[in-house]
Amino acid sequence: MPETLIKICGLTTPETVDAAVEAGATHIGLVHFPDSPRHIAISDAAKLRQRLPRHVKAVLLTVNLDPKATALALQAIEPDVLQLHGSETVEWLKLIKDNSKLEVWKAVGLKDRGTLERAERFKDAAHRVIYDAPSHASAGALPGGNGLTLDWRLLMNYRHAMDWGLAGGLTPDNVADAIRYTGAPLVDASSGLESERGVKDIGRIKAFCQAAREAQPAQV
Ligand SMILES: O=C(O)c1ccccc1N[C@@H]1O[C@H](COP(=O)(O)O)[C@@H](O)[C@H]1O
Repeated sequence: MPETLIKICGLTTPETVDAAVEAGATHIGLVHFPDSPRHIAISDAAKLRQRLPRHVKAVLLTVNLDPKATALALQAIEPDVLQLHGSETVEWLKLIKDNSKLEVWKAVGLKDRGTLERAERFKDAAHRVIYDAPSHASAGALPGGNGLTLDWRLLMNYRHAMDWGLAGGLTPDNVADAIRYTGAPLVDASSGLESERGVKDIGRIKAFCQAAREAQPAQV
């Protein structure tokens, strides 16, 4: 059974990046989206990215960022992965995938079985789909990072057409159950690892990584 991949997202300080690396995260997420409390400027993201050892991948997360700004951010930060968390089209993703060495991930708000099946349209345009909770108006304007869980039952025993990961309201307390129920090959957490909105808690980062590493998917 391959090890569960662990992405810790929304990091903004050297201390939390180092803590995530030490705790065993396989991916570090940098959010470049001005509306987010976890937004990081390109130059700061580039500095954090340089702290990572080769075995830990940098994920740049953007939301409907225009092509020119995307190109500038990619050039400065040189991430391994670009996670698109807005309403980016299949065509746009395919263009990026076919013209770069980046891994391209597409976040999809998972409401029901229909959204799960429709996510397959990204099969040739993205390397991985990240299932997140659908964003609600009551959760604020953010398309992600709201700490909302999705209905894990949708993913139980589903035959995925492409690589995938699970996001949405994951915490040190629920990540083992999330892996057990869904068999997620990658778990992605942000707000559940904070002491206050936008401020990561090193203790919670460590506890999350440990719980994810020790979790076993249920045998089906
Ligand atoms: O973290 C943010 O602020 C954010 C903003 C805009 C889009 C996505 C964002 N975060 C990503 O959303 C999911 C779920 O996050 P959470 O664990 O429920 O807080 C995850 O991929 C975050 O990286």
